[in-house]
Amino acid sequence: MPTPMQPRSSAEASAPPLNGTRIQARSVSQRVRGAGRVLDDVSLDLAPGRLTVIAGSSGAGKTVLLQTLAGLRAPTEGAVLHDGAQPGSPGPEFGFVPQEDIIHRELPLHRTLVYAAGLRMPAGTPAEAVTARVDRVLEALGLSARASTPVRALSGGERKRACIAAELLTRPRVLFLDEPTSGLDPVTGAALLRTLSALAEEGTTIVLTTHTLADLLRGDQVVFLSPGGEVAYAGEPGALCGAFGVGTVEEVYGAVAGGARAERAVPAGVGETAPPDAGRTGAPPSPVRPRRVGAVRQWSLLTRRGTALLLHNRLSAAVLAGSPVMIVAMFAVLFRAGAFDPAAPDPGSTAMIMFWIAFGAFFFGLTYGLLQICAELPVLRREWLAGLRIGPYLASKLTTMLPVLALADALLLVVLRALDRLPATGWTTYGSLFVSSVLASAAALALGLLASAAVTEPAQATLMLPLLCFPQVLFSGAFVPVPRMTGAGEAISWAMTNRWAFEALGSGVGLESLWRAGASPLGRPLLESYGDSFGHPAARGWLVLAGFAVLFLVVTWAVLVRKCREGVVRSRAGR
Ligand SMILES: Nc1ncnc2c1ncn2[C@@H]1O[C@H](COP(=O)(O)OP(=O)(O)OP(=O)(O)O)[C@@H](O)[C@H]1O
Repeated sequence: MPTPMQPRSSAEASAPPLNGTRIQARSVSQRVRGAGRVLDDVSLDLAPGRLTVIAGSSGAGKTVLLQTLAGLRAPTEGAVLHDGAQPGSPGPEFGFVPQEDIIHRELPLHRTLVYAAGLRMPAGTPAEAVTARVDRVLEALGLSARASTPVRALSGGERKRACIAAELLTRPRVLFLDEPTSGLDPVTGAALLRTLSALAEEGTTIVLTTHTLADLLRGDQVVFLSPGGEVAYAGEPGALCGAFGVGTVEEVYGAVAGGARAERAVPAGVGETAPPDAGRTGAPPSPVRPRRVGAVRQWSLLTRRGTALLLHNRLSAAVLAGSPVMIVAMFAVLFRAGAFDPAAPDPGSTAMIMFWIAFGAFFFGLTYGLLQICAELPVLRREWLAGLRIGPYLASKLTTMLPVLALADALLLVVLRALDRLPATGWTTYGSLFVSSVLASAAALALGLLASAAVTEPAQATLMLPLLCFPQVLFSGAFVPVPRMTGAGEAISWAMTNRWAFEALGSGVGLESLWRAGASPLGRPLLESYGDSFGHPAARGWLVLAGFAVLFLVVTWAVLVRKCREGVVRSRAGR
């Protein structure tokens, strides 16, 4: 049984040493919109295989510096170099742990990491090698005993280590961590720092930010930022207090806030004068990059993971299964039987039944889509950096959700037919109603995904629900027929998927002929009111609904690509 967070992992000790990445910042300044100059002329040279701690008061620019050093934020002035070159797109040799969790919470830890490994490890890695790697990383981080625990049941410190574990799956040459010890008790925080030191000893270059005083003395080097984003100190931890003529680290914060700057201490690995081959091994990185996982494999892996997450997440499983059952039950008690009977039809009810089927299909799709992306954006951003593509990601959402939506739509039609709320017609009619419902759900699912991608947190997604539903009811053409709307209202109705679903359903069930030829005197006046709403083939509505679905998905794709590109920069809540 391994000791939790043992200082040096025996599992890694047998592996060949890593060539850690050398990181240099040359006169880097960083301006941020709304905050002005955040970093001011920062020059650093972080040697490979060292643990660097970035400290400074709140708002001093630690996170911005971390992101800039990681190559995730281009400097406004100056340059950042990784092994002497501009940082390229992050690959498996790069690790970044932001403040948020970058793994899902629903599944057991081991399974979560196997999925994470599937996306990060080179294409073609055998399943046994993936499992062995996950086992090794869990052991190295003292998490073996928690392998079968759901991530949500881990303690804060364990979850932080689990996020780090996801980053270690590929044996990165450089690992950046944003406040890894925040929220941890002193003992757990110290143990985490020991684990990171051990990783640095094995060759990985590690850079982290912290607010924990004790962390400043536990790395190989400290970079202390002044409130204006200048380097107030860069050097050995042991010389930090002496450089400011104070006795404690706490007093260093006070001295720097008062404008003190230390004479730059330049130990091995920090400072512009460090030799280019400083570090444990000094060998340049291999130019051969491992083959990344292809789009089809990403899609299949994400679909399997998405399905597993849905089944394990009690809230989403309840929404998925519960909302169709509840809505079907409400429809069943709302409408009277026999509204479609040609001998004694009830035209008003037939229109309402079609509208509520359209709205039910819309509502299922929208609610399924709304919580899909916003709740996992930090995970998506991190996996995007590791090579995940947005196309397969969205395709996996459709593959997971559409069959469930089709089932819910079929349930609605079957129950309404069984209770005589729909006409006793043949397969052609029901085929048409089913296609209209599924396309209405698909378009709504795509709209839900778009809203979920656009918001910054799940609470906002919940607020979007009424905002998105209301116009779909008002401008559907069911309560105020399209010919009776104002010009502006009619223009808005064109953009409502519910209008096209309502019209396609009405056309598919033959409302026009029922109203014209049926025995009810109310049929013809209603027909006049609704004009040619149901006079077009259902296929016209299907085309429009499919077009909306594609349009919403393309916009969702664009929003996600933009968010992922800027994502690390804005990853903290509210930014
Ligand atoms: N995306 C952003 N938009 C606007 N301002 C930003 C953004 N990112 C950073 N800033 C601003 O840049 C400054 C430095 O931010 P940064 O997050 O790097 O500080 P920090 O030292 O990490 O702070 P803390 O210790 O409180 O996390 C702050 O004033 C912050 O408000």
